[in-house]
Amino acid sequence: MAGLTGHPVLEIGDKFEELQNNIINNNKNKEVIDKARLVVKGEENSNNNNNNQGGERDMAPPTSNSLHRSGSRPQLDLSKAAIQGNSEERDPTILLPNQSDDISHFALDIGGSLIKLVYFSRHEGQSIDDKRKKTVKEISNGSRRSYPILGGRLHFVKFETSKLNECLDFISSKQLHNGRIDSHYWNSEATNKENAVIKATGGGAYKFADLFKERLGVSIDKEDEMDCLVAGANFLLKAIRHEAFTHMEGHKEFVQIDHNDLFPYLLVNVGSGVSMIKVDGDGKFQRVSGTNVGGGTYWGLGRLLTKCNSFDELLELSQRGDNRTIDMLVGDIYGGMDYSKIGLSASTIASSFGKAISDKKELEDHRPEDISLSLLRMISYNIGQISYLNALRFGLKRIFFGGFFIRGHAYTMDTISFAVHFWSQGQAQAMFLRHEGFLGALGAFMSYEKLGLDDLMVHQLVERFPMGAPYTGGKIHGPPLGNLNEKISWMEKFVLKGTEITAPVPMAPPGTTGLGGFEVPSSKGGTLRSDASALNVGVLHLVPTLEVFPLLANPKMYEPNTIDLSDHCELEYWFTVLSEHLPDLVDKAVASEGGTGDAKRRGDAFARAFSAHLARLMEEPAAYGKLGLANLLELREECLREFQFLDAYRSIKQRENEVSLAVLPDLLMELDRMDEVW
Ligand SMILES: CC(C)(COP(=O)(O)O)[C@@H](O)C(=O)NCCC(=O)O
Repeated sequence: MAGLTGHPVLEIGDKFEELQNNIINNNKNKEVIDKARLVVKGEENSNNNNNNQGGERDMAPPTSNSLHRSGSRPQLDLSKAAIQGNSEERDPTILLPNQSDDISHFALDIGGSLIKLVYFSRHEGQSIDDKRKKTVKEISNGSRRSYPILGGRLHFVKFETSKLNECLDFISSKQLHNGRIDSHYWNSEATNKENAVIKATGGGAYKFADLFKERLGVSIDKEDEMDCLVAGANFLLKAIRHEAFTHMEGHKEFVQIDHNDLFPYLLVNVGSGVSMIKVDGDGKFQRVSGTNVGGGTYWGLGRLLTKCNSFDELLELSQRGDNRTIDMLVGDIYGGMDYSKIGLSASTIASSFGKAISDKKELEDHRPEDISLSLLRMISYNIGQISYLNALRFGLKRIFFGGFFIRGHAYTMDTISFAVHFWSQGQAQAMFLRHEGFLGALGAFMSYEKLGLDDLMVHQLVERFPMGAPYTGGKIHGPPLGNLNEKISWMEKFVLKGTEITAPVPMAPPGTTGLGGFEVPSSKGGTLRSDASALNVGVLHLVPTLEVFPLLANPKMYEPNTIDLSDHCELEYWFTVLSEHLPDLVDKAVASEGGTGDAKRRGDAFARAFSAHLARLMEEPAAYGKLGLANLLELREECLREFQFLDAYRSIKQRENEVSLAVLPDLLMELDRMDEVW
């Protein structure tokens, strides 16, 4: 690794340096960086990137194909549709006569290592003939039609591709494949299930199409992977409040993106391999680069070198690693000294794994922890560096990193951020996405066309963390938890595990050494839990009936949380208040349900679930996104609802109503006796 000012250790084409120098020199006095963005020095206008147009044309690889997508898909005509069904999860098919407005139930991104699944469930009790909010969309023949937006929930689940059967079981147990929208079905008015079509992207959409047909009786409508990644990223960045964040030296900061100033940006999706996509608008993008050194490399090479069985096990090992035992540092080469002339400190890694060549040690003599950390660092750093060079190459302002390699893992994000920061001399910043792994699946989901999701306002999408999150995330296998008793017994198991999960991960002492970086994972927050396959994403609730308060000056930037719990004192105070109040709340909730044995059991389960969430948030306040007091109270409500306490204060309200009604006649008489005063 080398400083920007010196001679890069990596042989990067002169064109890059030349281009960089040109940009820097030509724009010396122009605006440099805004905290919320990655700004390549000298760029002046986010929407109009004319400065570098020439560079872009000159340097675009000949194989790059620029893809423009809008309105080219077949539109569904659902005017005579008659989907049938009545209950949410079990029989999700919906009757929508004369409307072209239903929403698909699920979509998949079947990657080289992981399958990502996004599925939709309607809000309970929502009538199909609700007067729902509508969105007007232009369709391919130029005419416009309106599509109501349904209220419901978007869930996120992942599986290992090698365990595809678990995914098929999950789909089957939730009957997701029976709630599909199927263009062929609508257009031909065919009614048999054989024609069911589901949207999927990623290589597995091709590879496993026959298996889906065989096991679930559905055909796969294949969506282009890059199309989907971009559609998913654009949707998240526009519709989800606090989706993007920066992560530097363990510090996570949410970034509010201005929708009018989103494009262009570089999207880096780190899956098994890495794709780098320059995004210019909705459906307007170009895959400008990629690297074959990605998540699959870490997992594959790591497995061979450490005998770890899973990606998460490997990541967890890295938490206890020390890469200095295996990486060759500048100090190892320069007798403990810095090479300050070119800006390299003694602790900078000169060559990843380089020490292994000179040591007499065999593989078994190295600690798997150290190997894992060195590998993680090498790959993350490399991705950060190549990404920055591509941002520079196209004069892009922002780099968003997605893909399941990142997994909300603090050290991975810190390393990528460090590389971007280091090579850009602080002029550029990496940003991460909370739904990092689901970009492709979300894009495939949205390709059902008429969802209108991309038109949703931030206020209409609310992320909630019921008892399962973050613990259930990727772990809901087998049949869904059907009844409450199952939920509670599962909860008991989860709490046992949860205690372990929320315990702080032992850390090596911090070791930031300046240029060249930190030697051991020193990042706090977002550190790996022992069950790392759990996701940090909740369920997205679509609430299309919400209206924005008309007097708000800037609804998109409005922050309803007045108490920000990123302030540590506030956080401690409110956690204490809520924890101490918990037994009392449980008593009231149980009393509201008649104080039965069943209610007591549910009350205990609720208390355990909510305490586990509190412990998790205490450990990592930003685990579920930006945390304000309103979010915390909503989380508590959601937990109560999860255990079927619809109103914890019902008994108090009832008692107070009764008391009020008892004194009402006297009060009315007293009022009648009063002299009228004019
Ligand atoms: C081929 C892929 C798009 C597949 O996506 P994935 O399943 O890895 O998410 C990706 O692995 C990739 O971009 N690989 C890098 C190839 C290269 O540009 O060198």
